[in-house]
Amino acid sequence: MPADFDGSNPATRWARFCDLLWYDEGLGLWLDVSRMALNQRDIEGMQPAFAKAFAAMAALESGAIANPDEQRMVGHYWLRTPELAPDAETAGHIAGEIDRIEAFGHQVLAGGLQAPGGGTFTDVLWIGIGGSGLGPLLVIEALQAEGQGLPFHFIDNVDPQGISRILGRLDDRLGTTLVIVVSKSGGTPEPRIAMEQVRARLEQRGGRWAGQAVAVTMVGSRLDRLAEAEQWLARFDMFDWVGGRTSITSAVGLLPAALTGTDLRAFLDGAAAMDAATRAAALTANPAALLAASWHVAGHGRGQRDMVVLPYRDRLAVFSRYLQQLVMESLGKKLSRDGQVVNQGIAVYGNKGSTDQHAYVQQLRDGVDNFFVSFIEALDDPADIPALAGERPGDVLEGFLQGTRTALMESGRQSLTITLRRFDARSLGALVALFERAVGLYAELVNVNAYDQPGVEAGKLAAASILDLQGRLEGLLADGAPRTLEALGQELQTADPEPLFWILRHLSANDPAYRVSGSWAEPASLAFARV
Ligand SMILES: O=P(O)(O)OC[C@H]1O[C@H](O)[C@H](O)[C@@H](O)[C@@H]1O
Repeated sequence: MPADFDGSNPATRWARFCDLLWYDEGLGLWLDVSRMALNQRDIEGMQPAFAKAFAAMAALESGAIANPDEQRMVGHYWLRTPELAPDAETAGHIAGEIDRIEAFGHQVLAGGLQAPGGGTFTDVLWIGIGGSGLGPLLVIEALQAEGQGLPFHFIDNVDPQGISRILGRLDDRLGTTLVIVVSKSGGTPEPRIAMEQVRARLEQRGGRWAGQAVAVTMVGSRLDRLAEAEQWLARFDMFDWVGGRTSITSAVGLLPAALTGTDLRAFLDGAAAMDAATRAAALTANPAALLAASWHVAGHGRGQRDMVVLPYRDRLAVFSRYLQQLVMESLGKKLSRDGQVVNQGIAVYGNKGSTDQHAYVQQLRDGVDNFFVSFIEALDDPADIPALAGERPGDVLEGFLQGTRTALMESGRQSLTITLRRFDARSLGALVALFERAVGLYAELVNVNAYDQPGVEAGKLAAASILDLQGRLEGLLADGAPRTLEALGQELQTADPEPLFWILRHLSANDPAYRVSGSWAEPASLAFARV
């Protein structure tokens, strides 16, 4: 039985550390939650809730409609253990897609599949947002060996400056760039618009779109139909029952691995091994349950402490962004599954250690106590970075991690630590699967649907109505007559002049045909005309 959380006594601390430490030899992974406020009383008190959560997870894995709002099954666990899928056809389809992805990667890298104008592909341009962008970015940043496979470039936004920068960088290599357009729904505006920009530029530079374009999307989506009609180079399936934020073990994460010569089977194997470990139906034997329970206690079940992710490995700097979507889009919900207003969630931020120790860790140690730190470290230091003048960078990094962990404890701040024996494709798969399961279990504890995202729709709808308003506004101003915002509002029958101000400020910054009189500091004084 672990002693209660109390940093002041080394003997108690050590006993607690030994009692709570989770380790799996096959995974090469330790989890230490001894410096979280998880006490024996909590562990006992949570048993019934966890028994229900484990049962819910088992039902989810066997194909229950775990996402009732969208009437969908939730099957990311099947992606790394296809035989778990509810029927043989689905299992065969998953396994077949993995084989196809692997073969496609080999063909592109070996030059069997060439750019339409001849020659091997030189680059990959990946267009996708949210889960269709973050997982691939993590795979590339974390796993691509220097100089191995194709260089990757990402467009994960509709920012014209961002698009311009990437197109400028590729420029005369656009004809030999493999463009991968990724959207589960196949209708998200940002990647669709970015794709059209890329396509236009690529064709200007003599490229042939269909011979260079690949789609990753649901069968039958708008994107899928386009790719099929135009006979794009390849299409890969994004299954209906996989959400964007848990799609990294689908083509979304496997294709980047295949195109960089990364061992995608090891990645899947690590995730599958962690899935097996996190099926243990006992709280202290299950690392995902230990995580979920620690988060719950730290934030009083209401997300009152933020998760600060501090990986002590540069290659994992993007992991906090990845977790941001996984955790916040899954848990950040207004309503419980019973329709009660709960406003749940856990805020996630972070970058990497020890770098952040020279930035915001000051506040973590001395400022507002509204967080817990998740340290992540890997033990394998590369052999080509030796000790110089008695200083070995790997030892210094480890020392800084321990130092920060101790300094936090001394001021009563909570932290947990995940230690990987090795940092590789297998351990990244395990790490991702660990957090996926912890999020699923936590959602059961706080009774929210982790697999929908109704809040995202509100912003999308509002954006669509702004673009509609802009269209009508431009139509009105086409007659050349100057109008105040109030007059425009009346003619457009909108009671709110503020969106008109925002639209016209942007339009007039980009189109010299817009003439503005009055003072920008006094919006009501402004009049606009298109001459
Ligand atoms: O892959 P897509 O369908 O284009 O979706 C991309 C992303 O945008 C949506 O708005 C969702 O909130 C995300 O969960 C999703 O990953």
